[in-house]
Order: sequence, then structure tokens, then C-alpha cells
Amino acid sequence: MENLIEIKGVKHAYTTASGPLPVLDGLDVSVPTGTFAAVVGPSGCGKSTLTRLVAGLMKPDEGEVYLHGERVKGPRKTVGMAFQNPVLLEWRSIMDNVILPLEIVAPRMSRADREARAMELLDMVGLTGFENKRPSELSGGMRQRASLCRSLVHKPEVLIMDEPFGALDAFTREDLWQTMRDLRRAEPFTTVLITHDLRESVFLGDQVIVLSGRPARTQYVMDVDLPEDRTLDVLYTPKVADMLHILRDQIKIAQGRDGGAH
Ligand SMILES: Nc1ncnc2c1ncn2[C@@H]1O[C@H](COP(=O)(O)OP(=O)(O)OP(=O)(O)O)[C@@H](O)[C@H]1O
Repeated sequence: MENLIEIKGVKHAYTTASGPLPVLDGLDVSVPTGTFAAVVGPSGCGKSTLTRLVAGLMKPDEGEVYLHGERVKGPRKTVGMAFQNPVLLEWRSIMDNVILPLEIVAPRMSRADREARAMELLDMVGLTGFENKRPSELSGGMRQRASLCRSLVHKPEVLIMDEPFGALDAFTREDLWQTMRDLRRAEPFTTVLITHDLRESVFLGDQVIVLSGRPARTQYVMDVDLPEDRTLDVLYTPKVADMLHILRDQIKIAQGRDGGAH
């Protein structure tokens, strides 16, 4: 399988008032087309920096980032992004929020076609009937669902998610995991998910990448060998318990290297 995302030997330091702050130091990540990579690591180790590199929002000091074998040199329209805070525009309806990327990426697409595409996704995430509401009329979980639709409406090749479920309560979060699983089944896309939740990383991921403490390198990669149509029950099996143990140990090692500096 081709690697849609390939990060090779990336090093990066931010310029700060007190001098350079090294954040990435030998990052290697390969994400095969159509698969889901979950990235975990200690707080402040450079996970969000990784997403900025893939989205083409910044250039690394050293090393290379490729999408489809092409070096990433700037922002790409084929990347969708979802964040912890859904940032939906309050003056627009849910429908108008969801079709926003199409207004930019497909300016010639008709309003009817844009709405039909948005409805397809709103249906899939259970938001039929809410398309004319304003964001403030929806619960946090519903807003995050709408935000997912907006990230996917233009059929991006890559979906980058930075802690998208972090602010939700545990039950809503698990609901959203299942929604994600169903969306992927309906429309395969390649995903990079940044998360602090190891259960989430195993439930959603095809691989879990553990980053070391800052400056981050790729410390450990786990292939998640679970059925594609997994249900939440899988999280309570001995196999997943073992996987979570291994990941927790790896995070401890990563935190040790960080020395609690963050
Ligand atoms: N533009 C910037 N300029 C200077 N320093 C930055 C910049 N962006 C991030 N940093 C610093 O770089 C380090 C890594 O940041 P990053 O946001 O990538 O980490 P993270 O792993 O996503 O953090 P968290 O787990 O807390 O969300 C942090 O110490 C952060 O303060």
C-alpha cells in the first residue's frame, strides 16, 4: 500500500525570546493510504507541530514531509482539519457552516449540489433536521459532529484531527468514536489523530505512534490488529488491555525523557 503521508527525519526548533526551542528531533511517520494513525505523547512534546507540518502550515528546519510522494511546500486544499474547539460561525446556520469549505475549494459547484453533499454527511452523523439551526442551539457533541462534516465535505485526502473529542464527556466521546468509525467505512480517507486518550487511539487507529518527550522523535509504533468493524466492547477484551498496558509504559518512558520540563 502506498504511503499517503511520509515524514522523514524531521527536526524543528521554534524561535523564542529565550532562544531556539527544539520541538522535533528525528520524526519518522508513515501513514498508508486510507488508514488511520493515532499520535500520542507527553504534553507539549510537539504533536500539534506535527499536524502543522502535514497541513503545510510550516516548514521543518530539516527533513522532509511528503503527501502522495510530493514534497509539501505550502497549505493544501486536499487536507481537512478538525480541532478540539469546533469554531463554527455563529452567524451561519449548521448547513452554511458545513458547506463553507466547498465555497472555497469548489466555487463553481451549485448551491443545490453543495447542500446535497452536506446533507449526506449530516445524515451519517445523525444531524438531519438540525441543518437550519445556529451552532449555539446544538450541544457540544452535536457541534463536534457538525465540525466533522465540515472537515470532510470537500472529500479531503487527509483528515487531521487535533484532540477533537478532548472537551466532550466520556459518553459523548465514545459516541463520536463510533461515528468516526462509520464515516470512515462510508468514505475512506487517511487520518492523523492527535489524542491524549489511549483507548481512543486503539479504538480508532490502525497504528498508534508514540512520540517521545520534547524534542520529540518517533519512539514506538503499534500496529492495531483488531477487526475493522470493532465495537466498543473490544475495549474490554484482554487483548486491548495488553495493548493499553504497552502504550502506557511507552508514555511513561516518553515522560521520563522529558524530565518533567513542560
Ligand atoms: N509558534 C510557536 N512558537 C514558539 N513555541 C511554540 C510555538 N508553537 C508551539 N510552541 C512550543 O513548542 C512545544 C510543542 O508544542 P505543540 O503544540 O506542538 O505540543 P503538543 O504536543 O501538541 O502539546 P499538548 O499535548 O500540550 O497539546 C511547546 O512547548 C509549545 O509551547
